[in-house]
Amino acid sequence: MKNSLTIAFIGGGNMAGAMLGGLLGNLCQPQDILVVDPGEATRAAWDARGVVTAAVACEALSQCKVWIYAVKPQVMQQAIEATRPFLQDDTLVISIAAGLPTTLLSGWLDQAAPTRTTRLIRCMPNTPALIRQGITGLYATPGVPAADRQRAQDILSSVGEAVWVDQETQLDAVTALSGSGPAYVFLFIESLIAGGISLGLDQEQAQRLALATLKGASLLAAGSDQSPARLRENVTSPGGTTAAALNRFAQGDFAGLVQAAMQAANDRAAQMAQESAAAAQPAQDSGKK
Ligand SMILES: NC(=O)C1=CN([C@@H]2O[C@H](COP(=O)(O)OP(=O)(O)OC[C@H]3O[C@@H](n4cnc5c(N)ncnc54)[C@H](O)[C@@H]3O)[C@@H](O)[C@H]2O)C=CC1
Ligand SMILES: O=C(O)[C@@H]1CCC=N1
Repeated sequence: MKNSLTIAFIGGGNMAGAMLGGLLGNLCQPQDILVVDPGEATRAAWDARGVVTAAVACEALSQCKVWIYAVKPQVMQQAIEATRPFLQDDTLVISIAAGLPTTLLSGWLDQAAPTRTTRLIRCMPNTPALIRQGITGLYATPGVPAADRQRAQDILSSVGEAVWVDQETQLDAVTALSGSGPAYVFLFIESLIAGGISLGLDQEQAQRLALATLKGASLLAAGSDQSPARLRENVTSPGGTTAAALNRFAQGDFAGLVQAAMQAANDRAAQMAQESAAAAQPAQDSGKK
């Protein structure tokens, strides 16, 4: 691994896979990427793309300038403790885990080396990263050098847009909006398809109509100087079909339901942080340092 940007993914599942497409041939070559994942099938999929893999933490980690922790929050402490013996003073660490605050992550990262302050950036990407249409919220802990902030931005920008937040709590809001958001959109697509079928369309027709409508409306809103509310009004003829449907949405408090769902996601992120702190094991000195 001699390229200038060497990246290790600790956890090579869905999100790491989604990010890979943007990185390869853009910021890195396959041989510049190391994936540490205990899953044999997962590693085989990465091996097939020419990426270097390991089942457990290994010396090759110490050569990687950027580490991206992409494991489930519940196994984060274990993953950090296994890998941190290979952490260098100038390693840039990025966590994509929902909920886990940087105070908890820093505590685990620096436990075996109290004089070290790991350069830590927490971020929240989303799965459209797979087709380089993602959006990621980023938060840098104090003291992360500007060059490392830029490096993180370059990595996440390779799979879509990047938005910095000043306060870490805003990342839970980002999670509730764009991190989990693709699932809300897929649910809406599923519902449109089911509705179309119930009104007499076949599956293929309903799916094509639903997908093209979502895509067209999104592109229209993104490229328009009119607000989404104004664009909605443009579709809604007085006394017409859209008004009939929107009235029905309002009766069910659609906006309130979306708000409540996002609040639940936001609250769950905070709760996951508490659960991880409560479940944290006493310090394991795995330290090389
Ligand atoms: N899926 C999504 O839409 C998003 C997920 N995230 C966050 O990304 C993280 C990963 O999520 P997914 O990729 O969906 O999960 P996933 O389950 O697909 O991938 C996690 C991977 O970690 C591996 N793993 C388990 N223990 C490990 C260890 N000790 N060391 C190294 N690897 C280990 C598993 O074998 C698995 O391949 C989570 O923390 C999640 O909150 C963030 C944004 C969006
Ligand atoms: O559901 C989750 O917890 C993760 C975070 C955002 C999307 N998936």
